[in-house]
Amino acid sequence: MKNIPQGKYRPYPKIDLPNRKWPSNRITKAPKWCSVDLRDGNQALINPMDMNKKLSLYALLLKIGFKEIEVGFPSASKVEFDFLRRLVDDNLIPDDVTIQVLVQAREHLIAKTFEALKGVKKATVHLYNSTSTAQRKIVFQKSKEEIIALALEGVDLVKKYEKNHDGEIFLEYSPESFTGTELEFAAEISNAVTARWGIGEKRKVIINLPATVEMATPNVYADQIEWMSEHLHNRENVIISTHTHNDRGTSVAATELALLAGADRVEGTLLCNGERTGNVDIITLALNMTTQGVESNLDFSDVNEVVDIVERCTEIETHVRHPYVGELVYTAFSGSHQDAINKGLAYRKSHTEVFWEVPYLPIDPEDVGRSYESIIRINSQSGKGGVAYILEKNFGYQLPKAMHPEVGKLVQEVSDKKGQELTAEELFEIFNENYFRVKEHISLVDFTVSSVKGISKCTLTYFHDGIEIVADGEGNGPVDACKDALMKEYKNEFSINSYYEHSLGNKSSAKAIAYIEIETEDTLSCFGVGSDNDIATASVKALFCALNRAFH
Ligand SMILES: CC(=O)SCCNC(=O)CCNC(=O)[C@H](O)C(C)(C)COP(=O)(O)OP(=O)(O)OC[C@H]1O[C@@H](n2cnc3c(N)ncnc32)[C@H](O)[C@@H]1OP(=O)(O)O
Ligand SMILES: CC(C)C(=O)C(=O)O
Ligand SMILES: [Mg+2]
Repeated sequence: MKNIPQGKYRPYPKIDLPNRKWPSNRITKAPKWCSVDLRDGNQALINPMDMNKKLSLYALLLKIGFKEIEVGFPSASKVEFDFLRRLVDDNLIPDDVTIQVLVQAREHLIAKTFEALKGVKKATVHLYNSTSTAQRKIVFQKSKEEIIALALEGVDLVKKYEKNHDGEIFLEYSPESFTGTELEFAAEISNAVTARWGIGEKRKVIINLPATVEMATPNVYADQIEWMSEHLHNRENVIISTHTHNDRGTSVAATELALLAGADRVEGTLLCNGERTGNVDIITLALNMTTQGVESNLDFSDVNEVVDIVERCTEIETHVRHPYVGELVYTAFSGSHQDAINKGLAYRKSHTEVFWEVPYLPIDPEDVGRSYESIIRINSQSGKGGVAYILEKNFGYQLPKAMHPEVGKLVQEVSDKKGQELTAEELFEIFNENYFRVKEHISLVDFTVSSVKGISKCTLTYFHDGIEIVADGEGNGPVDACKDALMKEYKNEFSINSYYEHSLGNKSSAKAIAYIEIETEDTLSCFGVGSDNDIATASVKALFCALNRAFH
């Protein structure tokens, strides 16, 4: 690449593990799962979750079957503290579930953490400090000995507060930024921590080895896990946990290879939410196991519900091609795929084989609450992507992406009422009704525009609540000039957010279609659509349409 100086980046060092065993292993059982949605996921959100969102996500995690849930960093903020208290006070922690809390090795934070934990029967206190070469040098400016001393100070503090806690406390220790740490040092500090804690059969310790930043290919992470597994003292009482982030896009692979390499436990989130590119997606990991005939111990039989709740809580949309759950992953567009899948499904119907063997479908969609769709079909479960697809494929309207949610919602309202599938024609009717037959308080009579030296001047004739108005305006294009003409009427009550146009139909009779997005005090975004032989008039019609829709 241009302008990147030599030496700015360098290869990740090789791991010396000549007799590595993991490449020949297989995943034959599920790991212990721990959801960190409410902590790592939450800390990475633009709008961190409020109490209601946290409660709804927590209920979902229980329903899925998580037995370990990191509920937050209770010493960090009031909302995190209050959430844990709410779980305790409302008796929302089932006996077979262990609540986990994250904390740094600092006394006031540990004290506050134990205050939040009062009344919790089983809790994992997750203590972390950064151990990487970069953090030691740049952030902490501490020697290896001082970094170990910090970790041990944390352990001592947890032990001190554990004494007065009425309930069972488990220790999890993370040499944070493990993938940037020398393996010898990661093992040394982890061994020092487990020894200081007093590890034993009845006092097992979770050593979490995070790919805080994913820095190398997944086989390297597997090597690191196998190496650590061989160098951790009291290995039989250590639960090796993974916690991968997805910086290189291979967190799923890294976690799976780490399981081959001996990891016992996996931390991750639903749908990959988390810092930067996210934490590893537990849905993908679990369903990958399902497709290999391995019981995952997590219930993803209704992925639509999972996606719905996670999207509402995180305010993050799921990619349409997200493994197993994306809107389009059970849809075949191409004829040959449709043909092979249809034949595969027909074969299954006429045979009694249990083994799932349908071309192009790695999992039976019904096992995750979905169905195979050979073409996009529109019903109340359909998303905006499907609606936009039908409008384009069947009628030629290429809706701008920002308009998809608005139109999706209009369609959803009708399909929810109808309770069954909508035909393409019905969908088009909804579109026409809302954009081409909108009730008008303002209607266009005439629009003329001329352009001199890049300045557009227009004369606009229109009816507003039955009164004819003629107004002049100018701007840097027809839409801008028209907006200027309307401003005398609308003051500063709206602004134009976006504009998009395309032609529709074949050359001789092609029409121009324009889409305009306006913003008013009441609506962040409202679209209008206009169609005309002339592009400038189509744009003005789109603007009038948006005004009629926004100020109805
Ligand atoms: C990879 C991860 O996801 S780690 C988890 C990260 N999550 C979060 O940080 C979310 C919640 N955190 C917070 O709200 C805040 O950081 C708090 C409340 C925990 C602490 O707040 P503050 O003390 O005000 O600020 P801040 O976090 O910047 O403190 C930095 C100090 O803590 C020290 N520190 C950082 N991590 C640790 C640690 N694990 N153990 C001990 N000390 C630590 C730093 O060295 C620094 O010390 P200095 O002040 O002497 O330079
Ligand atoms: C706190 C630690 C485990 C973390 O989130 C990370 O390293 O990514
Ligand atoms: Mg993390």
